[in-house]
Amino acid sequence: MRTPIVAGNWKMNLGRREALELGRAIAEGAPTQGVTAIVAPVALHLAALGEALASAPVLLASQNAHWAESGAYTGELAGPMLREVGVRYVILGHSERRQYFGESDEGVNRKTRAMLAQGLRPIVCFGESLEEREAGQTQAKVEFQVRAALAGVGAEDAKDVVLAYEPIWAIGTGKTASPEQAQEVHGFLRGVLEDLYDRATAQAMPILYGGSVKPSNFAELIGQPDIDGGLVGGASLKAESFLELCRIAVQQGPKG
Ligand SMILES: O=C(CO)COP(=O)(O)O
Repeated sequence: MRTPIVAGNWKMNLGRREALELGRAIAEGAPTQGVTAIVAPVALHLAALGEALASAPVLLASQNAHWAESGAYTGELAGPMLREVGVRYVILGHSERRQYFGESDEGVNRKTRAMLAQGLRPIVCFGESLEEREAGQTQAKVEFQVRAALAGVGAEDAKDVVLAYEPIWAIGTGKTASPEQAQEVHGFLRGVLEDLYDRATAQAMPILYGGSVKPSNFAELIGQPDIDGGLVGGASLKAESFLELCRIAVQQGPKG
């Protein structure tokens, strides 16, 4: 069974006080079952949020991590350090990191394997650009990225991986993929996962949609058979809209 997931990617937003206020408001209002609610603040606030959310039904994600457990990597953060402050998930390969920080498919794969080995659950992001969509290359692009990210990951570990389809043209633009467009990609990917592993593994792996998700379009998106939740930017920065997304996810119920 795939429990719905609502993951808020706060990106490089919110000062310490704002981040704690938002975290506390979400902790108070989050449903206690039927959804996995996750928030990903900037790294600087992870420890404080880890304490604030310690007994709340809200899990903590980092927006990135290095693959090594420690070492001479100036400016980076290691999985064991993240775990220590309560982090459970790590977002990897977000298109903003691929675009602005040179994150490669090879690097995403290395980090995916490292996080799994270190007891953290990767949220692996991928998606096509507008040019790729218009050239009919959407499926080829996402299949390539997903296979690259999961290279060397066995079926047992794969069940701990969360995939997040984020069409680049839909991120922060207000342009959401239609539920049909998103389902087409998610359904296709479920087939890729079945080919890569087996039916039970493919059915166990959550595939989130991201890109201008908000309360007004989420019910239709998560109503699709292979859309298991949302990776949400802008609409996750207000407690009210994030909690509304959580309630919509609970109403939808588990799948698979
Ligand atoms: O990039 C995203 C989440 O990781 C999506 O951002 P928006 O929800 O702001 O479009």
